[in-house]
Amino acid sequence: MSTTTPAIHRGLAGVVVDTTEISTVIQETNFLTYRGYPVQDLAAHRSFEKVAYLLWHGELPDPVQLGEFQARERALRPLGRTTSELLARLPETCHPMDVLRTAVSFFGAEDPAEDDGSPAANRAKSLTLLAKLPTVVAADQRRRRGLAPIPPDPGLGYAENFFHMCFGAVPDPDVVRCFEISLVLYAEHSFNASTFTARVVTSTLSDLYSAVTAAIGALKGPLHGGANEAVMHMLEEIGDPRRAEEWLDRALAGQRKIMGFGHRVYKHGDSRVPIMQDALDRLVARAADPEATRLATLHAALRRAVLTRKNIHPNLDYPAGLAYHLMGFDTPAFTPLFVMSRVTGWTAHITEQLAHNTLIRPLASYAGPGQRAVPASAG
Ligand SMILES: CC(=O)SCCNC(=O)CCNC(=O)[C@H](O)C(C)(C)COP(=O)(O)OP(=O)(O)OC[C@H]1O[C@@H](n2cnc3c(N)ncnc32)[C@H](O)[C@@H]1OP(=O)(O)O
Ligand SMILES: O=C([O-])CC(=O)C(=O)O
Repeated sequence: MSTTTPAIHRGLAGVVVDTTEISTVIQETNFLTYRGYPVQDLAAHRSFEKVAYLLWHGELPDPVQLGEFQARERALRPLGRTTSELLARLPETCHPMDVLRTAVSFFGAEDPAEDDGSPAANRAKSLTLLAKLPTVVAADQRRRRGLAPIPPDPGLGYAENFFHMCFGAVPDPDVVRCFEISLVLYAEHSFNASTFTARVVTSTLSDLYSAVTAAIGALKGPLHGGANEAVMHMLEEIGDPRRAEEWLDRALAGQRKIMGFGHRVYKHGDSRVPIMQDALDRLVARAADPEATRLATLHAALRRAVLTRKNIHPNLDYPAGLAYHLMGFDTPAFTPLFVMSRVTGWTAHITEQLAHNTLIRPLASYAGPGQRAVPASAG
């Protein structure tokens, strides 16, 4: 037996496990780039559909490529009868992330394609998920409100169509733009926990639907994507902006994690927060009502207090959570909105993993009892 103790990297913190060409955080400048382009510029000047194309193909689409991409995405939006029936049978008490996870698993079971798992075949599946997931999320949100689903409108862009399916109306372009910015910012973030989950599943040569189903499970947790929902619950719990500091002191004394704050990679602030915070500020100004102002004041008070007390900065989920509330989405649907966007990054990574595959299988340092004899017993 070896006497040297191996270095343990709990949570794989700081461990570089592979290369990627999809995105990176440039620590020195605090820039996040997708295929080399700063996400701030993409969010300001490009649609979510163009960013999805970029993540999958490595380059932004020209007008012809974009036209073809949009036509295919729009045609794939409707759900089949069997999917709708299955989703209608799920308990209304189950979390919307469970609905989404079940839907993706079912798409996999329904897909007859005995294909070769080639990049082209996987890209077709990825586009199917991109197109159909919003239809699932919108129908589920309406079901919980006791409302019938609204079919997708192929005449509308991705973000507008989603509002149409949720609310039967498209809000003014400023609101649609803020939503689109959140989708661009959420689309990709290198080897985060859910993307790494998708890569682990893919590394066994399992299929794309299995990898995405597992990634949804990983994203659901409140230390990852589930935090955008948890932010809203936390703001509701605090209630009054004047209580923010006192609430924080009690929460920290109780060893609670403050949702929407902190990050494994960013220690001096999430590169995506300024642009999402700006979008949130515009939503608050546009709403111009006392409730939006109260929430924005509380949001800012807690951000200041966490920075002062703990020197911890907000992550993207902090402004995105409140922004989604002000857009009219139900709180449990916030993490599914993240899925609608991140499915682009997950599937780009699945393709990349398959292109240079090696089974992901780390080691553990055993800390249990030494070898011993099984006791003789009657059982
Ligand atoms: C899109 C996304 O998925 S972004 C992440 C969303 N998740 C959240 O917002 C949940 C709240 N945040 C957290 O739990 C953490 O910051 C994580 C999980 C995101 C990152 O965790 P790690 O990289 O493991 O950092 P770690 O938990 O070790 O934090 C370092 C220190 O800061 C503290 N800390 C970090 N984040 C928080 C927080 N949100 N609230 C209170 N303390 C925090 C830790 O308690 C720890 O303190 P200690 O050294 O005194 O023990
Ligand atoms: O990178 C991470 O660990 C979490 C995150 O911000 C993301 O997935 O967008």
